[in-house]
Amino acid sequence: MSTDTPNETTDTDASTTTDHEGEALLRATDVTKTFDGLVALRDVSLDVRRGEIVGLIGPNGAGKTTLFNCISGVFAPTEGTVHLGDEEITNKSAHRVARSGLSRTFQITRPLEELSVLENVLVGAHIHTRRRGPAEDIAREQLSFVGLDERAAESAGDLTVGDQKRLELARTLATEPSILLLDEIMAGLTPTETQRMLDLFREIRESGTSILLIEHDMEAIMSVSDRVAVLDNGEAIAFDSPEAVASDERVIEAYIGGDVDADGDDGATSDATTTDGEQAGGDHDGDA
Ligand SMILES: Nc1ncnc2c1ncn2[C@@H]1O[C@H](COP(=O)(O)OP(=O)(O)OP(=O)(O)O)[C@@H](O)[C@H]1O
Repeated sequence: MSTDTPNETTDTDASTTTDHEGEALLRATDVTKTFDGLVALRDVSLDVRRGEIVGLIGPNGAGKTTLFNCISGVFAPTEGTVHLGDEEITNKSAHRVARSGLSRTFQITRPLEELSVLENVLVGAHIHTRRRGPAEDIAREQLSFVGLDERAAESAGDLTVGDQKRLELARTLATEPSILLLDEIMAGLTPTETQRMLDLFREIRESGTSILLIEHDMEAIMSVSDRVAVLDNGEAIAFDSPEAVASDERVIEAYIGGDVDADGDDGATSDATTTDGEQAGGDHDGDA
């Protein structure tokens, strides 16, 4: 989003350096994605700095999930580039992108119900190590962080929706990412659970990890984001502070009179369906 030019970063290790506020950790440049002639994204640019929370909003069908898919290796962009630190990750497989330090959730959360809570998080921890001991240490640490440590042995299928969302966050954090992409992880949460999730996001930011967040709950996203990016009909129409975005005329128009900063009613219809459907990542470079 053209209103904020990303800093040129020369950092060499995106996965371990977390204390350089102001540097762009993730940078998508002029990303275009077409599906059989339908332009889902057109020349979209976006950056996320180290230790920053960026909210990504827009009406239904604006292209938010498609942008996540292009960044995280589920889809190859038709045009444009994606960098994580100084590594170009355009066209890398989802698995390779995750190993480089970018981890994401999906719009429809599906824990592996036949596995225990701990085993679900181990799936994330095993991305870096095959050894059970170190992986279990990481998994238990993240379960403790999200407040599910006492439920480690329970079947994941027995968790409430709110607990499943925190399990998903723990699984994602167990990959030890430098940046998290969260796709409507607060959908379906009670107000208390939403506040708890926002507090976790703030703690994650404190630790130096960046977050890019798709959310329809305007009050939540405006309260937690350092900057907010707005997509409309596949195009980036604003990228600025929450206050500036909330009063931007193009943004207000995109929401057709919706009140983007008030009470969580964004004027757009939200549904919980996903257009890409699967959690499985694509493998565009065949080297996963
Ligand atoms: N795999 C796909 N094949 C064909 N078209 C797709 C595919 N994925 C997305 N699209 C189309 O791309 C456009 C953007 O969809 P996308 O899901 O990215 O929007 P969104 O902003 O995430 O919407 P929502 O808020 O409803 O989740 C839509 O027109 C959608 O139908």
